[in-house]
Amino acid sequence: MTFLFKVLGFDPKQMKLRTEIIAGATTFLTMSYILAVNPAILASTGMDKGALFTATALASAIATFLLAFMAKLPFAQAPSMGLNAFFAYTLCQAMGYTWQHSLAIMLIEGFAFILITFLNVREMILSSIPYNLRFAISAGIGMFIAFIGLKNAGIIVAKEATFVGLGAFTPTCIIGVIAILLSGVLMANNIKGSLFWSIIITTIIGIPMGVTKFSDGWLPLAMPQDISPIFCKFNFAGLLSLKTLLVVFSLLLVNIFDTLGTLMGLADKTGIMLQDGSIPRVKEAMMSDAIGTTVGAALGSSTISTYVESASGVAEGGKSGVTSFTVGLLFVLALFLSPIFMIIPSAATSGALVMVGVLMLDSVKKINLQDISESFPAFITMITMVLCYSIADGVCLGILAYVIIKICTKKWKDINLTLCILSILFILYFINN
Ligand SMILES: Nc1nc2[nH]cnc2c(=O)[nH]1
Repeated sequence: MTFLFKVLGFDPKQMKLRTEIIAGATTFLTMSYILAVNPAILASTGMDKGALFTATALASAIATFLLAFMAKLPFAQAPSMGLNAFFAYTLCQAMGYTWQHSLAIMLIEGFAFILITFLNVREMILSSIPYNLRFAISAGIGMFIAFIGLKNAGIIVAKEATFVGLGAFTPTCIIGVIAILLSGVLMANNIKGSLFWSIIITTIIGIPMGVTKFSDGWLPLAMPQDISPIFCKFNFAGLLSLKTLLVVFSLLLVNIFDTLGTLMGLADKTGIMLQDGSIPRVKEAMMSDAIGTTVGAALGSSTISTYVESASGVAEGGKSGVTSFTVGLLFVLALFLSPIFMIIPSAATSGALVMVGVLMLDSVKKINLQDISESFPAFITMITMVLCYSIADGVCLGILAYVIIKICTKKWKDINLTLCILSILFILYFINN
């Protein structure tokens, strides 16, 4: 056990191995949709879909192992859902880069992220984020992740007149509602592994309802698919331009603030955030994210992020690197058991995502709601994170609102130089995008 403590931070006096493994399995199940969704999105650029499945599983496994061993935190990593869409629809379709150019851009961004983390710029940013905004980020992430769950189940859908509204009562929606109620009831009864069981049970209920689908000749085992069509296929030709520099800057900003925001929210939920708001081994966590992005680009994947879905494993009691190691192992296993993971409908994971939202709302009570100059930027952080469908946008707009209201109320001692520099960068970022 001292070995497990040394390599993965597992302390048998405070943790249980079974709890850590169930937590890892829960996180994996809530984020396993990425194995199907990432190849589908990136394949629209002309990349090979089978190779993309292997790249997604391998990049997620390697990045999550890095996080387990380097940071010993119970969080998992995989290709960011925001940035894979940016890769396919903005870089390749709208801006005309080839996917080989885009992979080269991801690699450059990964190296820049490593350099920034190495130079401790990230620590400066982290310590400059005001206390109340940290809790707002945590609560905002909770609502954001619950929104993803409701959307995945088709319970909340796009509406022309009102943007969003209640969806139709389809079998997928029914599975989503069952998953949410089951997760809530099991958790309220303190059942261990409630989120994990809710995913398994609703996946089974989905079979007779036609929501859990099996392809013709379905077999539980499959050999990993060949990665060579996309492996190390970079093209750097013609990338030396202002346009590419702005793209790398935007990617870096989104990646840093997504990761910082996610780490803060998850650390608060895990109960490891220190009195002064700092997070143990955050540098190692950021570094594993940065190395993960670089390795991921070499494998043929878009930018890697620390996944907000890790909160579901934390809710199951995951506290150490054993949780993340389990997730990494399951991603390796997924290379061979892809048919099993592919049948879990995303509606079955919506219960876990909504319950994580419920748990993360706890942070709201730590926000100072009496002082408008504190509650206003906190509110902007939370609401924009959900409505922009982006953790990074929520963090950036929250900081901007904070700096503006503090300047306009002449509360000079509440702002610092880093916040002012960040605000100028955010304005440039929003203008550029
Ligand atoms: N933090 C975070 N979690 C995610 N889960 C799915 N996509 C993302 C992402 O882009 N960022």
